[in-house]
Amino acid sequence: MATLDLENICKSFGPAKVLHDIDLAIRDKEFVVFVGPSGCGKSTLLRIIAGLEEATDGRIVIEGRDVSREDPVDRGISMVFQSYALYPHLTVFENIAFPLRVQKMTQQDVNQRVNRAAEILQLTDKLTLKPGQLSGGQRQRVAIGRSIVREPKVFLFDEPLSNLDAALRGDMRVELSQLHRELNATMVYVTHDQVEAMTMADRIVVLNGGRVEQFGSPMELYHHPATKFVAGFIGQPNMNFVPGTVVEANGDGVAIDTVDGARLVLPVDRAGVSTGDAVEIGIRPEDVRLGDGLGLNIRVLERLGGVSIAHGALSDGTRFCASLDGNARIEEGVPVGLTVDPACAHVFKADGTVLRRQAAPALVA
Ligand SMILES: Nc1ncnc2c1ncn2[C@@H]1O[C@H](COP(=O)(O)OP(=O)(O)OP(=O)(O)O)[C@@H](O)[C@H]1O
Repeated sequence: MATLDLENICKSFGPAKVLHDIDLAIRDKEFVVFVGPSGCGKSTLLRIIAGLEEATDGRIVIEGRDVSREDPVDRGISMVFQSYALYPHLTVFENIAFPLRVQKMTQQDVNQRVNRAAEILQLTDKLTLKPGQLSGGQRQRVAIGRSIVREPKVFLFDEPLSNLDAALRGDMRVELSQLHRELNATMVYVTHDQVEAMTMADRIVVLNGGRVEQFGSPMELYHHPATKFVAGFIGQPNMNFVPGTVVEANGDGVAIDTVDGARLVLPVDRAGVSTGDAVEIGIRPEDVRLGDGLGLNIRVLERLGGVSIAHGALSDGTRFCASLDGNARIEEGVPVGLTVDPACAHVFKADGTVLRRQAAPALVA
């Protein structure tokens, strides 16, 4: 298996530049997920790796070899599409075997590889069926089987689960993670679903407007988002953003006045802000508890059992969501006070970048 380096990849369609200097070093055996909103360029980037689209500039290097000018079949990659792209008139066996037939592999080798792939994907008893006789999840597994038999250096997946219902998507996420472990392969996976990214990735690339916002492990992105965009994209329910004004910035941290006259003193690096600056405080729904601080008017309460999700607004109208204990005595229409955990709050400057967290949380409000 293989390393995959993207070096300064740029892509324009006519006058429209859709990818800007993408530089990524993907490690051997890594499961990397490209995530971002519709139109951010993730599929285009994957297609450039596959050789289905040509970069306007930059290099694709697989296992140290520049493949930028090579045809897709010569790159040692294999791609699984959202649409499955199965042949309806062929059996499951022949669908999986298809790329091997093209390579004119011997029947014995074909049997061996197809049976092995079917075993891994639990399709052994389905090999004689046609795609029309399979469920959506089984069809997707056939498409993955066709990818496995080629024994590629790098697997590419383009939103492979988006045609499946929610329950099946959950099952397939687990299966794909297991498959990654079993094959010990380098995999690049495109999705717009942050839950897929968080649950499957070793590292996540967050793309925004054709640029890399951040590249890091799921928990790095969750705890240390570099920008407001990443902070808002990763984590569910979404992070809250509350407006504030810097009233003091010193070596101990930054004091911010916010809604309802509440003052938060946060252990973040003061570099880059001055007294009077407008900022936004990023607060995850799970980083508050009932107590003094912000006042939340609860409009909708979702009781999930272990936790209750309270959706509503602060007194200035800022939307806010709190994830509270399932047994908390809270009700729709009844205001509650929320205490923010200062060690977990983030501060974003007007340009959307974060103030770095101090190494050790030093202050409380
Ligand atoms: N063949 C093309 N010609 C012109 N513009 C294109 C072409 N393919 C993609 N684009 C544009 O490039 C940008 C990135 O598209 P891309 O499909 O890579 O986004 P994406 O992040 O995969 O979105 P989605 O999640 O909706 O598939 C979009 O603005 C899109 O309109």
